[in-house]
Amino acid sequence: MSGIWNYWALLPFLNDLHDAWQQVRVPVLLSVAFSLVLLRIYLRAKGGTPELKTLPRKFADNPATGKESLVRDAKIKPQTETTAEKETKPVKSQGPKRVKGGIVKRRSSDGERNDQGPRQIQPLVFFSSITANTPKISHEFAQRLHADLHPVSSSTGCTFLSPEVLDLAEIDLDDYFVAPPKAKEGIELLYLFLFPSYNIDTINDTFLEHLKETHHDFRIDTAPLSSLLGYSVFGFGDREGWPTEQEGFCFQAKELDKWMAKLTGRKRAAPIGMGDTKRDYARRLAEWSEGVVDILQQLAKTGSLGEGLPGSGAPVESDEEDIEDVDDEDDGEVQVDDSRTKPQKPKKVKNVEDVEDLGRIMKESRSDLDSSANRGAPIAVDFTTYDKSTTSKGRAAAQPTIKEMVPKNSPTYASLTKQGYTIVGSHSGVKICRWTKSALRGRGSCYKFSFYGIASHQCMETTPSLSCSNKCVFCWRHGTNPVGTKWRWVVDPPEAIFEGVKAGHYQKIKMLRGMAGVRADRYAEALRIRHCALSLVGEPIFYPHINEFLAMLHAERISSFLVCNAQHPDQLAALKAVTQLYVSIDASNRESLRRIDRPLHRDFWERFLRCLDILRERRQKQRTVFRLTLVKGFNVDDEVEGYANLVERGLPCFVEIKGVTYCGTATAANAGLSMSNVPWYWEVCDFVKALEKRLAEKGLRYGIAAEHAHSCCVLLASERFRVDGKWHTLIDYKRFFELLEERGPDGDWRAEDYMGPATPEWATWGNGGFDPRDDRVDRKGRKIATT
Ligand SMILES: Cc1cc2nc3c(=O)[nH]c(=O)nc-3n(C[C@H](O)[C@H](O)[C@H](O)COP(=O)(O)O)c2cc1C
Ligand code: SF4
Repeated sequence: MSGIWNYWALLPFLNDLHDAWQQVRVPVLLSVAFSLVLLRIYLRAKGGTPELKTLPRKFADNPATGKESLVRDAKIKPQTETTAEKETKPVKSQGPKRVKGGIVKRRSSDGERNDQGPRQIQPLVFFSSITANTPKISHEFAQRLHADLHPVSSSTGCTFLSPEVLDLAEIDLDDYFVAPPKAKEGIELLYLFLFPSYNIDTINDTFLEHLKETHHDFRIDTAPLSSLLGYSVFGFGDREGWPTEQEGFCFQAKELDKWMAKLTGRKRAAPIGMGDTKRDYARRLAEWSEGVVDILQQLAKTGSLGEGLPGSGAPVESDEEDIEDVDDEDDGEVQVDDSRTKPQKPKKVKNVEDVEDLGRIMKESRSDLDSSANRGAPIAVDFTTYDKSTTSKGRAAAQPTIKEMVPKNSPTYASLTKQGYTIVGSHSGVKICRWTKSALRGRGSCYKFSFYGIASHQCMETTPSLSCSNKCVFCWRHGTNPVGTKWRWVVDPPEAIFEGVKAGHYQKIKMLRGMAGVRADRYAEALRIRHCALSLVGEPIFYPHINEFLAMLHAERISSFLVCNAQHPDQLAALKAVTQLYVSIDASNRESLRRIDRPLHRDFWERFLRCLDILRERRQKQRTVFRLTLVKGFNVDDEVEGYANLVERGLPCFVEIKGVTYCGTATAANAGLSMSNVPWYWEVCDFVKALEKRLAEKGLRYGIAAEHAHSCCVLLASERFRVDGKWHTLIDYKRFFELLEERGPDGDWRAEDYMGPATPEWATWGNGGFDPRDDRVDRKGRKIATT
């Protein structure tokens, strides 16, 4: 009862309160709302967005292995983690398809890094294995590599992270071979592979198939790994079971190298290395590793793989995978099919005119020739005496009139550099010959390897005089070189030429490092020039300081093969000792020589014969060679007798007989030369047999010693180089240098004193002459039989 009373007592008060609230509620509610808005604005401005939730774990465990991915320790992670990154990762089986042709535009690893902090490089060493040799080798290799890179780090300021060793059987291939794993900020990746071959089904097949599929998957860029710094492969094999590459030695390493070239946009950092696990793998691996360290040093300094390789910015990148440049033909080499019984037509070469047009060309050029014959020989200016004004003393007096032979701004300079020559100074040149490239790739060396033991990949082809005094119809310099009968240009010092040609040669060799198929061992050897062929273009003995130049070669134990065109007897007589001295014999009689060499000298035939006499005098001390270049329709038919007479006169130690190379230029065509002038190999052989017979009839003791069918070349040798029934055409280079060092450059010794061991069986007459260590390929790089 008292409760009810209390309520009735409070009622008037509550009514008043309610009335009061009704009167003020609108302004009160408005001001509270306004205050809350102000408070919110204040908090936003001060504190930012509060943390809402924790991020998920960044690195997933490797689903393939159940183990935590190794890449976590490598400070890198697969490129599939964040949403943004997911968008860039190619999806293999679902989702919208992305088609993007061509090679991915190169990223920072091509030398232009976005962040300019110190460079950090992470080598990743991938291996596969079934019988457990390779894991151990890989770990040891990684340790050694790390140690070898230490000095590079100190000298370049670049950090090399400890090489990570990864088993291809344990990683998720998608993490590394669809796109490179995303490295931590600033870390760049280099892939190295230690890869055995197996002719049974292994992880290798899965892996290679994966690479192939990635390359062919149209949703993925054709070069999805191009953001890597580069890659290189070392293969393990067993020569006992798989003696040659043709029979399967290291075949999977070669395949891997090929696919990685495609996937990285040809970023082959170092040539492929190959080792026999039972024999030489340690040495081969060390060579390859040296090459890798070398390139890492280059990468550390510049971020690029070097000249000629992708990303270098060099105008010519040497990564054409299988294309042989026909214009590279040098030295009169010719590539024709060597089947003696069933000759096939030589392949048409680049630049050659249409076959239908050859008749016209022949006709036109013949009439050209006839009219030039009517006009007589080119006017002779002077003979081979050097112009006194070209010596440094004379130069000072006659400074204004002396010109450079090949000035930088001349069309000749442009044309020669376009053809691949490096012009050194103002009158010298160096060029990598196609046999050097071929030997680097294990595809055979030039005939000089078969006959004389010249390793083509260690041979520099150069000339200190781009000028000469002939205009031979088969010259492959495309009519661009300067000609003259006397030296009338600035003379560069021999030291500068010597250093310049070596630098030019090495630079070009280095540019070939990334070329498909280059072998690490051959590449390492090529970085030491051992031979010099002074036979490029022009006339080397035209250069006034040729003897000083030769002395420089010999001081570095570089052998010298000097080819002269038999037009400068005075210079030939003054020439000091060379390892092998050649005279080009382009014809057997005056008229034929005029037609084919188109000499500038009016007394060219007399000069020619005097040169043969000089060679005859030299033959006891030095190895002398006649080089015959057979041009069908010009200097072959009915000329055996004439050549036999010339051999009788000069009595050379050797006679090289080879078919002409058709360079397919307008110059050649204008001179009346076409494919029909290139003799078949069997025609060359027939000629050689006829010449041998004729020499025997004359009582001259020569025999067919060796052949190199691959370049259409056969060697006749004097019996002086036959010992106990075996030909000894090889050269003992070491002995040559010893003799030179003991007795001086006037050469008081006999040619036999530096005769080498017996000519290898495979090079002797009847055996083809192709180096059995190498694979013979056609112009497209396809293997062909060597028999
Ligand atoms: C089953 C089998 C197949 C092989 N097939 C080849 C082959 O085709 N070509 C080759 O050069 N080496 C071949 N080899 C040699 C291996 O590549 C070589 O011994 C290598 O070092 C093995 O490495 P691993 O011990 O890490 O497996 C083969 C070896 C084995 C066991
Ligand atoms: S001698 Fe030397 S430069 Fe000449 S073709 Fe042979 S390898 Fe090439």
